[in-house]
Amino acid sequence: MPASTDGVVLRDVHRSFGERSVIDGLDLDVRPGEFVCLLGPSGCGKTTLLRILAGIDETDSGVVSAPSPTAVVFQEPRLLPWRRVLDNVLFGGGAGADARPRALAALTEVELDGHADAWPATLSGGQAQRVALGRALVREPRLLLLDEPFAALDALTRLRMQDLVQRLAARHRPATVLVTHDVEEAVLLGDRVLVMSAGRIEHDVDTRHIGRDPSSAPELDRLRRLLLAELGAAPTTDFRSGETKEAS
Ligand SMILES: Nc1ncnc2c1ncn2[C@@H]1O[C@H](COP(=O)(O)OP(=O)(O)OP(=O)(O)O)[C@@H](O)[C@H]1O
Repeated sequence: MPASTDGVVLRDVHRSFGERSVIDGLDLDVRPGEFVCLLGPSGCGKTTLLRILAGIDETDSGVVSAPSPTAVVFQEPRLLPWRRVLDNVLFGGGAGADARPRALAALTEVELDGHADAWPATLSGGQAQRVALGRALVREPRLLLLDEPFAALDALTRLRMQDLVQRLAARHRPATVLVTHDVEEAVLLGDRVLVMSAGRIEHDVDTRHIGRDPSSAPELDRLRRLLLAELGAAPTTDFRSGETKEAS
């Protein structure tokens, strides 16, 4: 895969497993510094797309150009249990005289000062996921791939992690692709929300103007309905009135 000096460019990408076409003529652009969220029904090819972007899966045809270095954070932290926290972060950053200070700085960034010598088994789920984020950041990625990184966390930890990822992405400005099943999370974190279906991007919605403040509620609600309907989630709930009705 050619390393792009710009952002991500995918053109007419195809990938099949046996008879099953999973990525089917997919086009995608992600500019440097842009944060896109990828939604789609289970099995539509989101993880396969991320694996292609990470260079760990191949395509059958099409153009794939992505910046490097790339870092991936998965749903589960995937830490090495026999290595302390700092060593797990060092594992992401490679060697070099400045590896240790950079790993310590990454731990500070993910708000884990004082945990450098801890064992992974002693961490909470949220802390472990922050170590995984630190291990990704220490690579100074120009492409950050996040595959449902908050899915296993409780609601409060999830909000804190969303906030942290948003701040870190704004500071480091990698091109970021976040896979999620949570429409609200996608709308609030993404500059754009992409809805994937049957191996292609079917919708590409600019959500930069939508924030967490109350004035955004109607627009957020409208988008939530549109996206849920696209995801085949029916009936949908009217979040303001609490009414339930069929999705059109
Ligand atoms: N290595 C593989 N060999 C065979 N089939 C595969 C392989 N990887 C993925 N698939 C199939 O490709 C399809 C898409 O999988 P993928 O994991 O990309 O979907 P997804 O959109 O990420 O789903 P989910 O939201 O459930 O995680 C599935 O039917 C899956 O079984």
